[in-house]
Amino acid sequence: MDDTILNFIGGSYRQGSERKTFPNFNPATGEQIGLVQEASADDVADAVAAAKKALQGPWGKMTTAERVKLISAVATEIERRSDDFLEAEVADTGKPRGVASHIDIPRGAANFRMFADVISTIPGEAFTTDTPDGGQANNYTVRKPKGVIAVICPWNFPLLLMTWKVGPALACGNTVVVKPSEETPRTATLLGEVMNAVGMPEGVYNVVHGFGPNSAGEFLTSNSEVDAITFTGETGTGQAIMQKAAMGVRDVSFELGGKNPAIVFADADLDKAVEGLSRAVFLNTGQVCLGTERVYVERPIYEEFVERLAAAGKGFKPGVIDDPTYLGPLISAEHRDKVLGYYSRAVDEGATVVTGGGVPKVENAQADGFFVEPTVWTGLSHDSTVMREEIFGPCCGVIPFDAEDEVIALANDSPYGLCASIWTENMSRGHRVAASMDVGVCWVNSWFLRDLRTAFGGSGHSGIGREGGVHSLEFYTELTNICVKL
Ligand SMILES: NC(=O)C1=CN([C@@H]2O[C@H](COP(=O)(O)OP(=O)(O)OC[C@H]3O[C@@H](n4cnc5c(N)ncnc54)[C@H](O)[C@@H]3O)[C@@H](O)[C@H]2O)C=CC1
Ligand SMILES: O=C(O)/C=C/C=C(\O)C(=O)O
Repeated sequence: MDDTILNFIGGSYRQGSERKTFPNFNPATGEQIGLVQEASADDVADAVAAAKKALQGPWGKMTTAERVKLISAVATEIERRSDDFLEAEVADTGKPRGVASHIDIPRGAANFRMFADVISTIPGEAFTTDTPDGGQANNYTVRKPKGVIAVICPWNFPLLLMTWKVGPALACGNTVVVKPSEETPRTATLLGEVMNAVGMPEGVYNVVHGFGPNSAGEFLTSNSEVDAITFTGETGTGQAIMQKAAMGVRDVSFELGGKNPAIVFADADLDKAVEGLSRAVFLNTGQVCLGTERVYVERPIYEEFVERLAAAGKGFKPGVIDDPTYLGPLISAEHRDKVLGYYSRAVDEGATVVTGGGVPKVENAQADGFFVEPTVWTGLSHDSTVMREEIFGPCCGVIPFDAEDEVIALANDSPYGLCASIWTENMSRGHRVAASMDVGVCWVNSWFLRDLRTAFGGSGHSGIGREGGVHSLEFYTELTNICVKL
């Protein structure tokens, strides 16, 4: 793998104009594996200018069918080069290959393919209107791209979350400037090769590397030629970006943090609930915005559930071996410090550590990786910090409950509103409780089961807007209503 990670601007790979670099680490070994060329303010301005110019060039003049052909070719090319994407994603994130090969990379391709389908089949809206003079008018809407979209991404599912935004943005005829997380620059950069290989016009897809404040992230959101900003990441960052978006009254789409609850009723199929929640708590080492960190279990099955979830947690071994019983590292030493801070705080707040709570022993090339133990707590109060703040690690607190109304109130008592899961064999209860959750997405007897056509996003501190299927079009297009007096 090339050690130097470059910006991709106007169809060409470029160093940063100030020749500043920052290191890229493999979280599984703690080793530095590359240097990233940081984009300067001028580089970011160039990328935005290239994106703007592309809107006036061949891209802006293409028919939907021509754009769809190119976007579908991007999906096919990602699939053809899936090994390269896999290597790049695994190097940046340290996640086991099995996770990246089943989730991150296929979703990277699917995100382009699905939005190519959506844009090909979306119907228009039309109304015939009676007019005051006894005549009629016909109203119909046309969709237009918003323009240059800034796409700011996190590190937990780098290709998946970036393409989830780039796919619909391009399908709607926009151009993009992507700012990947400083922790995971590789797959966004590699996608530039794919764009060139399929013949995407230059400037349609651009990538600038760097950090947030006073770096590429802020340069991008402050650039007045950017027409809208889409972001996935931490709630506080969303607030900072929103302030920049206010300049020029630009639209935002935010998918932010969560402190997602699961509710397990006594009539749940316990095998399914334990299997589902062991994924919801531990998958991707808990670095999933949809992950479960609060589990409410009805009292008659509480003890058994805790024992079985803890056994599932204990069953994971630290490492990146391609075997589902292995759990990868956290993304960075800094993030590990944050998670371990919550591990100690849980004890200070009165938790019983049923399993985990520390750093595992790893005796191989990954001895310096950023691993933590999968952790299950009981005894925490619903109001404790650990049960209220997003940790983003492989851990959860389990709390017993006695009544449906009580647990609905507990689950909804959070400033976040991203997702929830309900586990019960009583389907009328499943529907009822799911509908009472103040969240964007609620699963019943499953978790992270995704149909890309559905609305996806969160309420409250978890985000603004919904993306997915036709819902993405609300953000990535402007509607013009045309009224023709007959
Ligand atoms: N999907 C999610 O909900 C995610 C949540 N997180 C949470 O966020 C915490 C911090 O992780 P970070 O990667 O530091 O998240 P972050 O929200 O700070 O960073 C995400 C992206 O935003 C950029 N960014 C940061 N500040 C910015 C600014 N002022 N203007 C423009 N761009 C900016 C970053 O460079 C990165 O590309 C994690 O510990 C975790 O709790 C992190 C990743 C994903
Ligand atoms: O399936 C999706 O579109 C998104 C999944 C995961 C996240 O959004 C996340 O962890 O940030």
